[in-house]
Order: sequence, then structure tokens, then C-alpha cells
Amino acid sequence: QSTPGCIDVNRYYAIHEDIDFLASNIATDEERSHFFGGIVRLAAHDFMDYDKDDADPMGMDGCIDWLSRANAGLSSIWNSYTPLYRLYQEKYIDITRPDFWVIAANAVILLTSVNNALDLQNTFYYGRKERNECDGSASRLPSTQNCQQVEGVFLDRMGMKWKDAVALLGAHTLGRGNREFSGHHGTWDPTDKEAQIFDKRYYQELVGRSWSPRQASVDPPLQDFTTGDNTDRPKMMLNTDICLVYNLEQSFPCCTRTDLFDGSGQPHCNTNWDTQCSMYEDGNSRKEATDAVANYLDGGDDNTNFYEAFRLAWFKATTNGLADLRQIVESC
Ligand code: HEM
Repeated sequence: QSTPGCIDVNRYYAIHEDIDFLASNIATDEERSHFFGGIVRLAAHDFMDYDKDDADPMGMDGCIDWLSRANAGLSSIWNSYTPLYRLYQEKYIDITRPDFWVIAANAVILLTSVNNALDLQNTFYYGRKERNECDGSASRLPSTQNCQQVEGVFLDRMGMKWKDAVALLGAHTLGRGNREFSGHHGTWDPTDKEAQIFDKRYYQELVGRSWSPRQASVDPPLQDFTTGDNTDRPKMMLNTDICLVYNLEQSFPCCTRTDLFDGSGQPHCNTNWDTQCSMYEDGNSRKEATDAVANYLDGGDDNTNFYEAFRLAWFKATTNGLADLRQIVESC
């Protein structure tokens, strides 16, 4: 019998097996991509409320403001009826909620990474404390409006670098947005199958396609970017994704690749938007974001640069401000 709350290697990977099993019971690619993506998003929404300069820094504490619009959709992953929640209740209740969320996300990342190459066990630490009230946490979460949101969360409050922010946003390669949750509908990757693979596809999509502005919703008014034929399942990028490479403050409304045409000479950009989005010039601090994108794209199909940057950024984000964390042990 293991010590309550203790996490050893067996237990850590047992959670991986359980999540793999839950995923295998999901009937469609669309739902499975949301299951994977939703688990990673859940952990991210817990750590993105960290503010190093506030008397109550928050961060990973298992506390989400469930009533806030910023968190809409997370309850389809975590509430008393969901398989993940039930798994926790039945087998892992002695582990704190934030520790469990990180392990669950680590499991998704390992299971969905190419050749199961991104194992985050060596950089996993446990012992996070959980809380049930975190008033004001949702006001620290980023909206999808512009790059200042990205800077506010990752650089100003979480104390990270652009390369970390860009690596973390690469997680948008998993899962989808839903019109009933955030109002931004579609996937960053071209298919629901690809939205279940944790790889550098997000960056390839970001720089490789003509993204044109789209009105995502009228009420509330939301704008994002889309590409191609959207009849059955839209593809999307948020302003906070596009702005890692393109200077929207300077050139919006614009299309990201006015140089791409189809076989009959028609531009890939939506014909309403024929202005080219500009890129950041040397000296602009956001150029660091673009350089990070280029770095993660390096090496053909090899994901090493992205994986190693993600490992570091994820470690920082999931341990930010926390002391007394412990490495998992061989045996409890
Ligand atoms: C500027 C920061 C961010 C913004 C503005 C943002 C915004 C969004 C939005 C609007 C959605 C769609 C939600 C829905 O409709 O269900 C979403 C989904 C998602 N986000 Fe983010 N996000 C950010 C950062 C992150 C980070 C740091 C991670 C993880 C490291 C992450 C992982 C995901 C994943 C995996 C999904 C898909 C969820 C699903 O399939 O249900 N996001 N994000």
C-alpha cells in the first residue's frame, strides 16, 4: 500500500495508462481531440493566473473560476460527470488537484507526441497545494484580442520570455475552439486527426497559410483569423497566435500571405483582404517571438527544438512561485 499523496514512477505512469484508456473509449476524432486538448488547456488555465508581483500570486493551485467566460468549456473536461474527474475521485483523490492536472496534461503530451518522444517525467515535481477560492483569477487570463494579452500573461505576470510564450502556445496544435465555449470555432491544425498529435504543426500552419480576418461572433463581438474553405470544419488562428509573427498593430486588417495563389491564379487570401500583414522589424521586442517560431520550425519534420523549448517553458509555468516541491521517487 503506497503512502497517501506520494507519487512514484509507477503511479505517475498509471495515470498515463488510465488517460490512454479513457481516450480509447471516445468514438470520434473530434471529441478525442477535445479531450486531449481540454486537459492541457485545464492545466494552462490554472497556471496562467500567476502574477509574481501580486500579494496573492495564485498560479497552479487547482482553482479555476468556473463561472467566468474565460474558462468556458473547461467544465466539459472537469465536472462531477466527466471521465477525468471520476478517474480522479476513484483512484487518485489523495494527490492534490493541481498535481493531478499537471500529470494528466503530461500524460496527454507524452501520448500524443511523435514516437512518444516528449516524456516530461524528469521535470515533473509534485506537492502543489490546492485551494477552492481564487477570486479575481479569471481577470488575469488572456483574452484573444491582441499581443498585449500575450505579453501581459507570460512576460509581465509570469516572468517568462518570448521563447517560452511561443513554445507554450504551440500546444494549440492539440484540440479545438468551440462556438459554444469561447466563440472561436475551429482547429489550428487542418484535421481532427492532426489535432491529436503534439508536434510543431501549429507553427507550420501559422507561417504556411494565408490567414484572413474573420468575424468569429457578433455577440459578443469577436474577431480572429481563418483560412481556406470553411464549409464543414473551420480552421482558425487567434489574434494572439497570428501576432507571434505578424505585426497586427501596424497592419490590421490584413492577410498573412498575399503571395499564395491556387492553380487558377486566385489568391488564397479572402478577396476582402488583400493587404499583406507586416512583420516585426529588428529592434522590436516581439521579433524574439518570430525568431522562436523560426527556431521551432528548424530541422524539417524533427520536433526536437520545439519539444525542448516546451519542456522548459512548461516546467517554469507549472512550478512558478512554488516552493517545497518534490521529485517523484522510484517507489513510495
Ligand atoms: C494568450 C494565451 C492564450 C489564449 C488567448 C488562448 C485562447 C484559447 C481559446 C479561445 C481556445 C478555444 C477554447 C474553446 O472554445 O473551447 C483555446 C483552446 C486551447 N488552448 Fe489556449 N489560449 C492561450 C494559451 C494557451 C496555453 C498556454 C496553452 C497550453 C500550454 C493552451 C492550450 C490550449 C488547448 C490545448 C486548447 C484546445 C482545447 C480543447 O480542445 O478543448 N492555450 N485557447
